[in-house]
Amino acid sequence: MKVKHTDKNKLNTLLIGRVVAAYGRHFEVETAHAVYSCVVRGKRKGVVCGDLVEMLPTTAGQGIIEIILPRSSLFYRSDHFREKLIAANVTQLIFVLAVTPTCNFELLDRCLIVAEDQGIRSLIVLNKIDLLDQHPAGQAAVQKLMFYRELGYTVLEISAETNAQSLVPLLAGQISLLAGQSGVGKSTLLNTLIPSAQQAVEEISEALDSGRHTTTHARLFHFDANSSMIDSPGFQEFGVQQLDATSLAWGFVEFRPFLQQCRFRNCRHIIEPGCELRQAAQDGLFDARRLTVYHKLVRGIKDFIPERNKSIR
Ligand SMILES: Nc1nc2c(ncn2[C@@H]2O[C@H](COP(=O)(O)OP(=O)(O)OP(=O)(O)O)[C@@H](O)[C@H]2O)c(=O)[nH]1
Ligand SMILES: [Zn+2]
Repeated sequence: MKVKHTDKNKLNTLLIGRVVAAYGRHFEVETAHAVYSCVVRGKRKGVVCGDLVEMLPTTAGQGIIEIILPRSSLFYRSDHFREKLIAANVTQLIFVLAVTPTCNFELLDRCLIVAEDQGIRSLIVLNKIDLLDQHPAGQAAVQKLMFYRELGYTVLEISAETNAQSLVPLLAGQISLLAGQSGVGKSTLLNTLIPSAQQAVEEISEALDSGRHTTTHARLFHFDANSSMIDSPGFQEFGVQQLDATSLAWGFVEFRPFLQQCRFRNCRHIIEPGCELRQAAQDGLFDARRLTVYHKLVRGIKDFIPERNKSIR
């Protein structure tokens, strides 16, 4: 891994930089003039790709991260046991699905909810559209994505290997996070849009001796002076334990007009009488499938109180 070092005479002065790569306990921090290979001071945890940090240069090209600056957003998942931080200060989620492997729409729903909670704009990309004829399930996915278009999300159909140009105008001024299942083509898309990324990824695989073509660590690449993209490892599960019932419901954009209408202000929209959200689903005002997803998520909350034990005031 090449580390440029041109910040002269800066030892003992804190520099502000951005974490462009996070490999376990090692980080690459990019300042205005150089990229430093860094560790974190003490046992402080939680530095993540995209973070703005204050860093103390030590020896040539190396430094210590002292302070994480306040974040505008934090995209992460969590289950009952642990949190997995993915990227900080992201302004746009690019959720990538593909004609193959089969789309997991619940993963999409979960990521959209987390993005909504963090004020991150979401873009949905259906990749490998060139394989549509060979994969009938892909046709169903195209249909299903109409629903998300109607919700107001931008949905693009692309072939990352050959034609990803429709994405270019949407990258302007954004820090975009590529997220989705393994094998959907996130890295391929990144390499098509930012050809220099390929080289960097190969160097990292060599350095880590992973020998695999799958992304194992989040890494930020510059698209142009004002826009960048973060590639992140694929996932098969996406826990949303960090969200309470209110934030979960807010994440389903079509629920919003009904959320303040229920009889009880703290309605969780499960069995409460006078629930306007459930009524709206019954009346066919939105797709009841998403209410089912919401119910599954809210019942999975760690401190969820089963309906029969919860007193409704
Ligand atoms: N036919 C076709 N294949 C594609 C396209 N995009 C990606 N692929 C292939 O799909 C496979 C997976 O692509 P990757 O870019 O590694 O997928 P990823 O989402 O980054 O995977 P992880 O790093 O494991 O998360 C590779 O064999 C690609 O060549 C496409 O547009 N069309
Ligand atoms: Zn309700």
